[in-house]
Amino acid sequence: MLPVEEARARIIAALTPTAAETVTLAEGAGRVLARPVAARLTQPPADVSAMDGYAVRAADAVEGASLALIGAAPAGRPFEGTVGSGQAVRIFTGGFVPDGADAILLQEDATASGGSVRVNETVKAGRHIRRRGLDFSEGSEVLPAGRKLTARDIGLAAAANNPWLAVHRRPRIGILATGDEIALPGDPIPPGGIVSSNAHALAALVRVSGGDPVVLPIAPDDTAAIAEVAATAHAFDMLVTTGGASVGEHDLIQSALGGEGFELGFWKIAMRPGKPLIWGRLGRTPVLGLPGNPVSALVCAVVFLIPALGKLSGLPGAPAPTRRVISGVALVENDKRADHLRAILAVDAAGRMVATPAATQDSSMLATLARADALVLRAPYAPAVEAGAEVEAILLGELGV
Ligand SMILES: Nc1nc2c(c(=O)[nH]1)N[C@H]1C(S)=C(S)[C@@H](COP(=O)(O)OP(=O)(O)OC[C@H]3O[C@@H](n4cnc5c(N)ncnc54)[C@H](O)[C@@H]3O)O[C@H]1N2
Ligand code: MOO
Repeated sequence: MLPVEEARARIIAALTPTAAETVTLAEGAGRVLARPVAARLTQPPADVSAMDGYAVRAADAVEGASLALIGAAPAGRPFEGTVGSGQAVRIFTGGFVPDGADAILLQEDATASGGSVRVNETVKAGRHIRRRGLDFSEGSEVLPAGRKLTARDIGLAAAANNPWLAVHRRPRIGILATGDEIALPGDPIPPGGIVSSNAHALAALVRVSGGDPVVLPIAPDDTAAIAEVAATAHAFDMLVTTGGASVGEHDLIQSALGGEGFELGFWKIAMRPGKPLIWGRLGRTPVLGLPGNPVSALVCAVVFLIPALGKLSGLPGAPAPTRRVISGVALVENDKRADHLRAILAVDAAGRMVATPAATQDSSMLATLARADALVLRAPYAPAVEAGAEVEAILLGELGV
C-alpha cells in the first residue's frame, strides 16, 4: 500500500493547470491568476497631500507666520500656479501638491482669516505628502501569476486600472456515484438500499474548493452502465468516482473503466479511512476513484481532491495545512495505515486548542464527520500518547468544508 504523501505527490505531478480565461474584476475573487497583473498607471500619479490643510513652503511655515492664500487644490482639480515665498494654497486629501510647495500645514494647526492663514505650529519639509509612485509605478507587476485572488488583490488590480483579469478556468469535475443500492435523496429507496450522499457532498466540496462540479447520473453496479457514463469523461478536467473501489465482485470501477481504456496509476493506499483509493487516467482525463463509504470518500477528498483542485486551478497543489493541537484523550499506538480521526475542537483554560476524537470512528458515520471540526492525523506506527500530548490536525473549517 502506497503512503499517503507519495500518493498525493503522484496525483499532483500528473495534473496540469487549466487554460486561462478572461473575467471581470467582480468575478475574480478566489480565482487564480494565469498571467501577472501589471500597473497601467503610476499611483499616486503626482505628489499628493495626505491631509486637509494648506500647501506651503516649509521654510516659511514657522509658528506665528502669516501666509497669503492664493488658491485651492481640491482632489481632482490641481492648482495651476506656483506657491511662492510667504504664500499658501488650500489643499484637500488627495489633491496634487502645487509647484513650489514642499509641505502640508494641517488645517488643525492653522487659522484662516480673509485672504491669509496663520501658522500655529511649525511645519517640517515633506510632511503629509505622498510622493508620486508611493504605491506603485506604471508597468510594474502588482500581482504575480499563480496568486489566488483575495478581495484586497481585486482592489489593487482595480487601482492599477485593470478592468479584466486572466485567470485559470475553474476545473470541471465529473462526479460519478456507483452502486445498485444507492438512490437519490427523496427518491424511492430500493430494499437494502441507502441514500446517495457522496455525490452531493463531493459536489459541495468541489464548489467551495474552486471547481465546477457536474454530478453524473448514478451508475448501477454493472460494467456497461459505468462504461457508458465514463465515455463522457473527456468532457471533464477530472473524473471522480465513488464506490466500487474495493475488492468485492460488485466493486466494478476498475473493470468497467478498463473496457474504456483506463490506465491504472495506483490502487490502495496506507490510509484510514480510504484504503481502496484508485488513481489513473481515462484517455487524457485523470480519474480519482474514491471509496464508497461516505466518510472515506470525504476524508480522501480532503486529502487528495482539494490539493488536486488546487493544482488544476493553477496553485501548487499543497496539502491541507495542519495545526498542532492538544489531544483531549489518550491515543493508542497506530498500525500501518495513516489515520484521520474525526475530532471536536475546544479551547482550554490556557487558551490551547484541544481536539477530542469521537469514540467511534466508523467510516459510515456521516453525523460524526459533519459535527467534527478537525481530522487528527496519526502517522503509520505513531506511538501511543497520553491525553494532553501535542498532535497534528487538519482544521476542516479552514478549508471551508
Ligand atoms: N474484503 C474486503 N472488504 C473491504 C475492504 C477490503 O480491503 N477487503 N475495504 C473496505 C474499505 S476500507 C472500504 S473504504 C470499503 C470501500 O468499498 P467500495 O469503494 O467498493 O464501496 P462500496 O462497496 O461500493 O460501498 C461501501 C459502502 O458505502 C456505501 N455507499 C456507496 N456509495 C455511496 C454513496 N454515493 N452515498 C452514500 N453511501 C454510499 C455503500 O452502500 C456501502 O455501504 O470497502 C471495505 N470492504
Ligand atoms: O478505508 Mo475504509 O475507507 O476504512 O472504510
